Amino acid sequence: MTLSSAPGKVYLFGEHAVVYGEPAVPCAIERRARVEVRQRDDGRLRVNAEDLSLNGFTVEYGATADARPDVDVPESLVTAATQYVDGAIEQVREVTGAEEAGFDVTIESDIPLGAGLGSSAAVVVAAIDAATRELGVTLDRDELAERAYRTESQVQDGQASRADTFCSATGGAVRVEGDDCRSLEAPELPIVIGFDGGAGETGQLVAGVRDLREEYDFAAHTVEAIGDVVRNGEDALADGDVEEIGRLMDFNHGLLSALGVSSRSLDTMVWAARDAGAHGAKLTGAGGGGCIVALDPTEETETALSFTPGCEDAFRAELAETGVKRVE
Ligand SMILES: Nc1ncnc2c1ncn2[C@@H]1O[C@H](COP(=O)(O)OP(=O)(O)OP(=O)(O)O)[C@@H](O)[C@H]1O
Ligand SMILES: C[C@@](O)(CCO)CC(=O)[O-]
Ligand SMILES: [Mg+2]
Repeated sequence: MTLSSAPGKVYLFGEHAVVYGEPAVPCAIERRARVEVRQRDDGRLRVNAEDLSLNGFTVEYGATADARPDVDVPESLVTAATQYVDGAIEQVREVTGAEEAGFDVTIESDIPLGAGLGSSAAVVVAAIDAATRELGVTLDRDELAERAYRTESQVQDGQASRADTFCSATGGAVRVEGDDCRSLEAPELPIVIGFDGGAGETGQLVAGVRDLREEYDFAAHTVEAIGDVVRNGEDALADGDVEEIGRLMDFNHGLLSALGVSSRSLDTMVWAARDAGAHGAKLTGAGGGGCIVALDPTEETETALSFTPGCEDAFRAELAETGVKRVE
């Protein structure tokens, strides 16, 4: 049995635009997905994912290669739920050359699904790391991040960045621009997260921005403007200027909103944070619903969010210094 964990993340700046080659700065947070893998003799895959539910059913599927969860929901939902883990195992078989390898996979995660905190990347990074090690192969961080990226890219129809997967594999704050991925020195940031209890599907939201960008020049310019905000944000991070970081986060949220990836509850939480005196607030990740990230060293934002209708949970997040952790 082999166990690995990997952290989720928030975006300080740059989600969506990073898919089109602009820079982005995500930051790993201490909320993890843990994936336990045991090799099977029969070449089959069985997945137990307690936190993943379809119509209220816990998802457990396998053990034949083509067996899908036994729940009465549309096939597209089943695919959406299972494709990241399936894709990760495909990468494991390819990179190890063990095409016939079978696994029991058990996933436990404290990252809400589809909420912008990078649950998919954390699950994929931890699954690839655990399953390769179970076969006696240890990938270095870059190879692990690359394989995880390929999984996300496949699921998102070829439209994915390396940001989530590199951040989850490496930990800390990172900067990603195309295939240039590096760690960043970031000041300690007072990160507060608000969660509306909902979710958005990354693949669909990315496709929406792609269509807008193709249809309107101003949408393409909006994507470029996000890149400019990120470059300014990097300077503010280097200076440790939290107020300026916050102001740029506000601007970044406005541009994401223009691209159609915010929602009423995300906007409500962003405004609640600003009204409470946060340095800045924005949605994080793909959007559509899920989480916002705000900066506030005081308790005010967390308290205000916890009383905001539509906010289901408000909590502080610590930077995760370590990316993937090899537990056993
Ligand atoms: N605990 C889990 N068990 C099994 N699969 C999971 C788990 N957490 C996430 N996933 C997979 O990841 C998908 C959600 O990924 P998606 O990219 O849409 O959201 P996210 O990664 O949480 O947010 P974002 O990409 O915006 O940061 C789920 O539908 C499921 O396929
Ligand atoms: C929306 C997006 O930029 C981040 C999702 O967490 C997609 C990606 O980078 O692949
Ligand atoms: Mg994701």
